[in-house]
Amino acid sequence: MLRMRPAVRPDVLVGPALTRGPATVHLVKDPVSGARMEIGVKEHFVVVRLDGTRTLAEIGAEYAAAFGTRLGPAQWQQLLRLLGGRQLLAVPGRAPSSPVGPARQQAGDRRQSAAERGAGGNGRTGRGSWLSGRTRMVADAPALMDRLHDATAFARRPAVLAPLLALCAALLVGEALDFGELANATGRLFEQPVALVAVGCVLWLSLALHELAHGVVARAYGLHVAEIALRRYAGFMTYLFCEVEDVQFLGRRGPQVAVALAGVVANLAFLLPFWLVWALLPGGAQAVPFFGGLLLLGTATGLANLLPLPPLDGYKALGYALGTLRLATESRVFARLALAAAARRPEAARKAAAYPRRLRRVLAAYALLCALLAAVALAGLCLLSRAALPDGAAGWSPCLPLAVLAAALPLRTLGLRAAARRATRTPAAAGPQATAATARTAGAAAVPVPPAGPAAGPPAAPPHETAPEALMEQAAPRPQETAVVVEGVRKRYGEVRALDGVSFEVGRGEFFGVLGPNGAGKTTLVEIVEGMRQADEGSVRVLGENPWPRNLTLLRRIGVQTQTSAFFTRLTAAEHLETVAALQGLDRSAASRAIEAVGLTDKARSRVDDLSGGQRQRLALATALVHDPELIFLDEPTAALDPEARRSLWGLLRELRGQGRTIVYTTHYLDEAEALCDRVAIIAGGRLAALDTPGALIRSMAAPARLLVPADRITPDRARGIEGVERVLVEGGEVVIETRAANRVLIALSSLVDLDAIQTRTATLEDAYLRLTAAGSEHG
Ligand SMILES: Nc1ncnc2c1ncn2[C@@H]1O[C@H](COP(=O)(O)OP(=O)(O)OP(=O)(O)O)[C@@H](O)[C@H]1O
Repeated sequence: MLRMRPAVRPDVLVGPALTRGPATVHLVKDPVSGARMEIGVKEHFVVVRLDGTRTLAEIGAEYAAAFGTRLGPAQWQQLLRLLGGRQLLAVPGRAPSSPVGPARQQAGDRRQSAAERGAGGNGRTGRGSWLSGRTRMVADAPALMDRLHDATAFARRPAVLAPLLALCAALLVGEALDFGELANATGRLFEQPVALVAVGCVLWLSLALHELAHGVVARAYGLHVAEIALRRYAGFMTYLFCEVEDVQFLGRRGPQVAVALAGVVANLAFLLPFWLVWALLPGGAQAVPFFGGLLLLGTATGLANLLPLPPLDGYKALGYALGTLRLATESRVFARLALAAAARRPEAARKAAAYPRRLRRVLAAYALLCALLAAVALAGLCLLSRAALPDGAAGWSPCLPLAVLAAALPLRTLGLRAAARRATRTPAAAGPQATAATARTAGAAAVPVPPAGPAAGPPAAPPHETAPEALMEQAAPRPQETAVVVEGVRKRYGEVRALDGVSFEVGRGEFFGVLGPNGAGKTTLVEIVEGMRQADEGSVRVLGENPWPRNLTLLRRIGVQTQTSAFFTRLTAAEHLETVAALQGLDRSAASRAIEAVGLTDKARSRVDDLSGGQRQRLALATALVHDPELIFLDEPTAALDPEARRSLWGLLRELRGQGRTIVYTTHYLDEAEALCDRVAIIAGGRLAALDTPGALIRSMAAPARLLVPADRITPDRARGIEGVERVLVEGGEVVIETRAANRVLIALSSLVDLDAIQTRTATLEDAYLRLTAAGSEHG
């Protein structure tokens, strides 16, 4: 294996180092499917060296020199499986989808992929309801951007750009000097409805130019403009936007910041002719309110975009300049940690100390800045309402800010949240069509990567090889965001301590297993996360929301399948699902999509009573999926199924995961957890006994390999005499030899026994589980 020379597809984008929380990460993007993931520094070291010219052994040697640890076959296998599974490896003999580098070729590929996404019915064109959604305005946005880029080449020349920027600065100074008159004109504008509408239309145009300016500057740096579309909110608000891809992959911060700020410069430049007219207008002219209002409101909307708050341009520019990902979220997390640390919570203090010093300052400063801006905004609203209210009613002035806050909540439910959610979903989550498009374009991985089927158990590390640092834990797809955050959750039932301070996080798109013996607290934990029970202590966030008290918005985003799923047994499978869909306000198509997704179409007309156990489990899954949830809780979905039905359900579960959904999976089947889960949490005695990838848990056990030799071929005493053997047992006609030096013992055995008669068993998750739960129970 180590002689292989695999290569990452040359068109795959690998970004520069960014900080996300305390971690340093690199973004990796498949430009064909649009799928993105984050990798750690060590994986980045390896990925950029997988160029088809170096063997794994050579890269491993460089890795050992850089990090002081060696990569074993299991780690290589896991990394290649991850890359192969995501179609990121090149296929020998097949022309790469781009001759690399040239953004143009990549743009061509992406244009095709965007078209495929659109044709597949999963494109973003026209998505959403009449209240909110987006409509594509330009059939070939990249081509239009090429033309705009060429047409505006003169304006990007320093000889033009520098004076233009100077004029924009002069405009700001001039407006500041004229502020009184401009404010007066703006006040009068609000008394003239026709002029006000005219100003609104001109400002709409200015915002459209703002977006196109982002696209043109991005195009100038070789970036791709995926789409120009109209976005609508709340039924009547619309704006044109330009979707620029891959700014984070540019690598240079200057150009990134320039792309982010281009829109504001366009806004100000757009106002320059109006400023000239304003300067020439006689004081009493009728057009004064129009021009004054336009200048003041246009400048205010432009500059408001510079506020460092998501999703404004100022926030993006700040993130690029600092080289951080999700600055707002991470600073909120850090602020919470810092407050908890200040309240002398040692766990929080430990976590806060893991942040590099510079990052701690950045995140704390940003959190303070946000608090300051919120305070200024609220104070501004108070002043505004005080000015608007008659003198006797000044005491009511705090009502306006409170009303704005209250109005923000229904507005969020009116589609803003849905839009944000759609934007943060990975393209893979767009559905099977997107996945199919990826497979069509990229082909299958040619590197002999083991199939993504049930793992046959990781190969035992040769005795001379030190287990490498947790490379593969980092290689597991690092979620872009957390789907579930559980912190210090405790729950008692009378004297029974069901949960005793459990904390963990589940990443978006992760297949997360919850294991533990009977009575360990799994159901209690999962029910608390689902919002069915209240924790006594601790906090839970699910998809950014608090699940307790009953959160209806959240319920629409999660799907729950329980062991004792209730069915309308006298109905057919299709009728059952249609009823469930109707209860959720969905039409029949939702039911047929769900039934198709779980492969029950040919049983759609069978009565639920007549379905087999496996088919019922599929129906239970369909019931949980009918409203297309982002996060699914599955409670032993394969319980009481025969091995064949179990395996077939595994395939379905993998598909669900492949669609980008997050799955929290409770099971007693260890082989299942090992085969399916990205990470598993083992609960014992109400506590988290372990949390890691199945592979890492198994390795951490350092359990011996077991060699099974037929009892008629060797005596136990003879086996005990072999150097490296730790223990010998006799089990069911086999002599079982336990050793951590499997290679040496096998060589010794080969002179005594035909090697074909020997079976080798390496440690499994079950071994790790048994040891951990035994320890956990003792502890509990
Ligand atoms: N409603 C309840 N009232 C009192 N005790 C309860 C209640 N629910 C659970 N328990 C107790 O809390 C502990 C944890 O139970 P829980 O059902 O969460 O465990 P579990 O890991 O899901 O077990 P299993 O694998 O058997 O389903 C057990 O000791 C159980 O007896």
